[in-house]
Amino acid sequence: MTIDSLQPGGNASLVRIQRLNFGYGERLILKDVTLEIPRGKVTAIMGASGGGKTTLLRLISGQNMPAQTSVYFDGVDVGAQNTKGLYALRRRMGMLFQFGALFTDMSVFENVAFPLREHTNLTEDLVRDVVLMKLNAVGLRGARDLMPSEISGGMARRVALARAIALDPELIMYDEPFAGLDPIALGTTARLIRQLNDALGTTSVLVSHDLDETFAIADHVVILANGSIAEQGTPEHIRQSQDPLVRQFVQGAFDGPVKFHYPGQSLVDDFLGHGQQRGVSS
Ligand SMILES: Nc1ncnc2c1ncn2[C@@H]1O[C@H](COP(=O)(O)OP(=O)(O)OP(=O)(O)O)[C@@H](O)[C@H]1O
Repeated sequence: MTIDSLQPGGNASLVRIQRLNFGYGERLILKDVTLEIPRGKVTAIMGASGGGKTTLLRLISGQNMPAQTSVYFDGVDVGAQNTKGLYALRRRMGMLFQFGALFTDMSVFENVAFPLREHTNLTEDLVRDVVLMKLNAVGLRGARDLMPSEISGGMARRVALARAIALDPELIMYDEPFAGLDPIALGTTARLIRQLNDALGTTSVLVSHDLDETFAIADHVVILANGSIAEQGTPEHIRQSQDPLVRQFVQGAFDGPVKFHYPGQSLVDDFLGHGQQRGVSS
């Protein structure tokens, strides 16, 4: 880590998370997390359900605020921003959250135009040009006049992608962008995320459970487990990790350091003890 990434425009990392602790109420979700999101790369955040991946994205965008100074975007302390500062920061980020829902009463064109109309004063001609450029980037320029009900789930995801890049964000965050897609649409969306990252020169952060597709497009993979980083590195590094937690995750094993059963009473207490109380033998 160099001091460079703390300066706006510094070129090491776009996002720097330093000794972050965050919880909801008394419950600590992220524990002492230190992480760098390298500029221009695709970083995947993976790990078991409920591990805090979405929470981490929300901390980067300032939707969740950390108690201490611990999250920096381009050298700017996210937690120290007032509403105006946060608004300015978020203007630099594109977000595609789970299922990337479109506005159902607006056409494909209007969905992509929405952030431009909300956040800029572009003339109608310029809005049109930008929308068509973004739709072209996701292969859907021809679908501009369709309504969300007239397009497939995979196409809807691509429209949501076009909307997420409408304002030319420096950082694009994708929360489970492949959820609910068939294998072909999933592969298309994954390739598109990679292509857009490289063509637009942005930085991408991707939360996903789809190991193969994600490993195929990510430069850097972070495995979150039990609120901490269990491992991080290239997809190859993660695949070769000997850490039991990471191995369980990569192999999709049913049980391991991450338990299948939610902690609770033992089987004996729940069944045998209960049975004995009712006078059931064996
Ligand atoms: N607003 C909230 N208030 C209270 N608890 C929350 C809130 N949001 C999330 N949590 C809890 O925090 C934990 C982490 O949630 P989070 O959504 O960040 O996990 P995740 O790793 O993204 O999970 P998944 O892979 O299932 O989407 C979960 O136990 C969840 O129940």
